[in-house]
Amino acid sequence: MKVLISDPIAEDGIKILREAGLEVIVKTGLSKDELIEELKKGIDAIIIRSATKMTADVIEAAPSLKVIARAGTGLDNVDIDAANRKGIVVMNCPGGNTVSAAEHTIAMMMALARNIPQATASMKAGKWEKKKFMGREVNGKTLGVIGLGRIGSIVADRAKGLKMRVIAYDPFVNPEQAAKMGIEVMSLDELLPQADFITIHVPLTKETKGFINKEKFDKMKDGVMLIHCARGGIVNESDLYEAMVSGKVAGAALDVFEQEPPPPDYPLFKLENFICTPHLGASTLEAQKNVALAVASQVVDFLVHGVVRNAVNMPSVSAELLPTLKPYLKLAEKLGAIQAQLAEGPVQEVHIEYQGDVANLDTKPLTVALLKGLLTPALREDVNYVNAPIRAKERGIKVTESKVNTAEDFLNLIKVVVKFPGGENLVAGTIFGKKEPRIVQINDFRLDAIPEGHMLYLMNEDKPGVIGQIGITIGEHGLNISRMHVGQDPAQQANIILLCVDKPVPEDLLEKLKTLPPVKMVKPLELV
Ligand SMILES: NC(=O)C1=CN([C@@H]2O[C@H](COP(=O)(O)OP(=O)(O)OC[C@H]3O[C@@H](n4cnc5c(N)ncnc54)[C@H](O)[C@@H]3O)[C@@H](O)[C@H]2O)C=CC1
Ligand SMILES: O=C(O)C(=O)COP(=O)(O)O
Repeated sequence: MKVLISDPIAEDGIKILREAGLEVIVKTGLSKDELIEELKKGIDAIIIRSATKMTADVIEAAPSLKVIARAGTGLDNVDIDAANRKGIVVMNCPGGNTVSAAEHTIAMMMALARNIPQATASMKAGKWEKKKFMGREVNGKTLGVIGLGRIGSIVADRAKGLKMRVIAYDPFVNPEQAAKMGIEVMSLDELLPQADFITIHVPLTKETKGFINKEKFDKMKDGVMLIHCARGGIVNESDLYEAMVSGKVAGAALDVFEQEPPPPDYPLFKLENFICTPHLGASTLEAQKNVALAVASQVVDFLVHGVVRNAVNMPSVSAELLPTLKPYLKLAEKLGAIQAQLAEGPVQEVHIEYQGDVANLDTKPLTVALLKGLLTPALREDVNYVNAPIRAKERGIKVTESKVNTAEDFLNLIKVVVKFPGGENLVAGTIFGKKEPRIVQINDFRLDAIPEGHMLYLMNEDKPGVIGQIGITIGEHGLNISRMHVGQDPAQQANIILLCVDKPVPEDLLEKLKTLPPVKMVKPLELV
């Protein structure tokens, strides 16, 4: 397995990858064409930071890529829809650089309030401009935090320590929880005119692109100071320039830019009250070690052990939960595969009912596994655990789920009803003991079958000698029966038989079985 590292990460992470037996190629600063060329060399995983742009065309051109792993937080440089379409897992390492980004924000605020960068430059130019660099205290001032997530809340906490009043705008946080931290959550319209300092900590999304623009600057307090260490593109930089020239904004500190690096004639560079750093929020020894260790172990877990952590485009299964979930994942995928092969037409609807113990687990990954099993007969390698829900949606399949805490006759049960034009099938399975998947119901028939390998599913009249007749016919075609499960429906005087055979069922055997008078239906099932 090959891992390409296309932005610098700490050596500790590279070591973990190599020790796990992965081939590591470190090539940073690649152009788009060079990146595509590298990805074409059988790369399974790419580790990136903010410089590598995983655009749709780059992702499309990567033939063997399975995972895009971000050594850090922001994923705005990854086209997640394109990754979804190709079934590529996208993961990040949230948290590893949070404290560093928050500390950088506080450093920027203090540097802005006390003119530290400008005073440094002035002294280095041989001047002693004590009067020019009159500063401001932050003590008692109001800090407006836009986006009270991981970084925003640490910034708020540190600002409280600096004796600032902290107000915040974040429509997704619980105001009561924020109040416990001494933070007043309010609307943006309320926050903007009150804050002496404003700091931005939202992700770059369709909603936040260009969010801090002229309209918002106009609502701010005269002489406000702005700190932006989140993501380039959230602040409209030409509107910021105008607001600074007009004096509305007394100072601005940017760590992130619409274009990184900004062009040489970048207007904000001309303003003395503008200070900046080249996207250094996460650039500390501690944060880089944290994210390199995290990203490397996530990539190893994924490529070597099949464990997905911190994925943003598929349900993650933690290493702790995996042993519990694994038998159910297997069962769910088999149930999907059986349903696909039993359906007498294109699948229109899937309803999954999780009963008993399994209903108390995180069932999202199970539904994904079931859909993968359901779609694999049609889509083969074009479907995987990432894109199965999208593929199902694209095919117009309606998927619903329900959960009940008790299971009929079993400790746990996954019951799947699949509808297709003109009919529907019910298949249910359980986990016996700790890990044995069993099919326990197909439509009205109760049975106890191990869903495995090449199988043959038959329905026949329940009368003496029929099973023997079927067995002889199969034997005559050179197929060995390794297991046989029989289910009975006395009311219909019918049996269903599920047979495990040692190789795929040949077409001529199927035809022959169909001609036997007691056989009402026969279908091969491949559950490899
Ligand atoms: N400068 C740097 O080196 C670094 C920058 N970052 C950036 O910092 C930002 C924040 O990161 P985290 O705190 O880890 O993210 P987070 O996801 O923990 O927090 C983001 C917060 O923004 C809120 N939010 C989302 N949309 C919003 C909207 N339209 N209006 C108001 N609030 C909204 C969310 O509810 C959430 O509480 C991201 O843009 C990230 O890319 C992260 C690490 C380092
Ligand atoms: O983690 C993030 O979101 C960051 O912005 C850090 O960016 P970087 O890894 O330093 O390119």
